[in-house]
Amino acid sequence: MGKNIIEKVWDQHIVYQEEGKPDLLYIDLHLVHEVTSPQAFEGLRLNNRVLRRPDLTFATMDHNVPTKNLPTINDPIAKKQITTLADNCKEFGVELADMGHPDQGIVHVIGPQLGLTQPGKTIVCGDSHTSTHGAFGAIAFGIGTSEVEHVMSTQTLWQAKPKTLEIRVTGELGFGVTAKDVILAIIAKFGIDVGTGYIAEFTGDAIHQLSMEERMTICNMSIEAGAKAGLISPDETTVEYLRGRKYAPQGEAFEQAAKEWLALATDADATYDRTVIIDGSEIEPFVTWGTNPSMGTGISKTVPFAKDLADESDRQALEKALTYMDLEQGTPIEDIAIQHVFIGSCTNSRLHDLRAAAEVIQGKKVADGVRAIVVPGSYSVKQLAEAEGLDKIFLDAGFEWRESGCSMCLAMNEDVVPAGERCASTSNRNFEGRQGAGSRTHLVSPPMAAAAAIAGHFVDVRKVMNVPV
Ligand SMILES: CC(C)[C@H](C(=O)O)[C@@H](O)C(=O)O
Ligand code: SF4
Repeated sequence: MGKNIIEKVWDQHIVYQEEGKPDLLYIDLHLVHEVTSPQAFEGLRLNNRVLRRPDLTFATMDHNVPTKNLPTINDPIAKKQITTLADNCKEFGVELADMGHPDQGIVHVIGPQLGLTQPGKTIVCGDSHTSTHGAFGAIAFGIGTSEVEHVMSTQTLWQAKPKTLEIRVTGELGFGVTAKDVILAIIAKFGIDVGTGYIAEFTGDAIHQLSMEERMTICNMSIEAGAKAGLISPDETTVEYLRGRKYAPQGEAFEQAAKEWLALATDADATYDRTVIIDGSEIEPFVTWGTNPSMGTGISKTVPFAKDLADESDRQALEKALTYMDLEQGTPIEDIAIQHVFIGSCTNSRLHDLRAAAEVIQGKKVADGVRAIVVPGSYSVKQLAEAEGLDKIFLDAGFEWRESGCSMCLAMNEDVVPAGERCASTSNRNFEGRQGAGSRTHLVSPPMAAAAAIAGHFVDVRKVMNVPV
């Protein structure tokens, strides 16, 4: 019987295996950022250890970096983390995309962009959204600080083999429906723990029709569905995305690698421990109304009623979330007014996302009373966007055009949503206080965020674009 891609990649990386124990896996790429690495480097120093494979380790600055008035860093904690990473990379010989470096950006944006992320690799980072890299058919997952140190000193990791989950998206997506809507719809339908204990593979026509950037949006949020990692089998789209990238193989070596990558795709007769299916043609643009990513619904709908939920704990969770969000049951989603719009984060800050948002706002103006910012995912995305004039479209509409970083996704820098105010955000988490104490986050796609910026409230982007719904 055939194997699925998860089994293939896992089995290729087992260094040591013993019945009843986790497997020892070889790690092909270790990505590092300034928040979760200081203690690990310190651990190496205290134990007199070397960094085993600096050549398989790559670092960037993202969470704390300011997105305006560079290179001044006002926040002392941010400054400390940033200078510590720079010092550590120097001491241990790690290549670093420092602030101001052309390769700098959010770790999950630059890995793929530089071609470091490749099919069949095991990729780890002290960051939960490492699942993003699974879009290439890599097993990629977030690890804790002690594991970061373990990988630094051994280039391996102990891991219990998870079960395999197929998330199949059938059909074709409608106009104005993006990868973000697909993953929000998946999480709303199957819940935030559907993936717990599993690595998921996203399959189906709707998935393989997506560009690599859109696939990254889906895999990015597989962690929000509870999965350890989320993958998509490589195909020609994957290969073409990687061709010519800085750290991808070049020339004949690339053609050879491409053959190996394509052979990793799930075999036709492979099976999974569990399969869930969603019809992509039925998904509409999504907006979250609550405090976890499963609390979302279509733009044509209302905030749900507790009485419609079967489970008492779900009713309580809904009421608690609505109190925090200051929303009434039954409110039409289109009636929810917003004060902030954030287009950015490792979920939706790539060139494709910025183009999709710019298309909606072209020639229009941000509504009075709305502050809207665009934070490109990397320096390179910013450059490419500027080369095609996207910055001008955003600036003319009244958006702020920023430097790259995590920014308002989690408000570790100065980009904060004030308490009690609402933000239409293209990021991946709407937890209480995520964008600042007391802030209220609604997760949406870039076109939906753009449409909300113009209207001052959520609105079906298809109406804004004059497309029949
Ligand atoms: C700071 C980091 C550890 C964290 C994560 O692991 O995800 C952050 O990136 C986030 O999105 O909350
Ligand atoms: S953009 Fe947000 S989700 Fe992504 S790594 Fe940064 S803080 Fe985490």
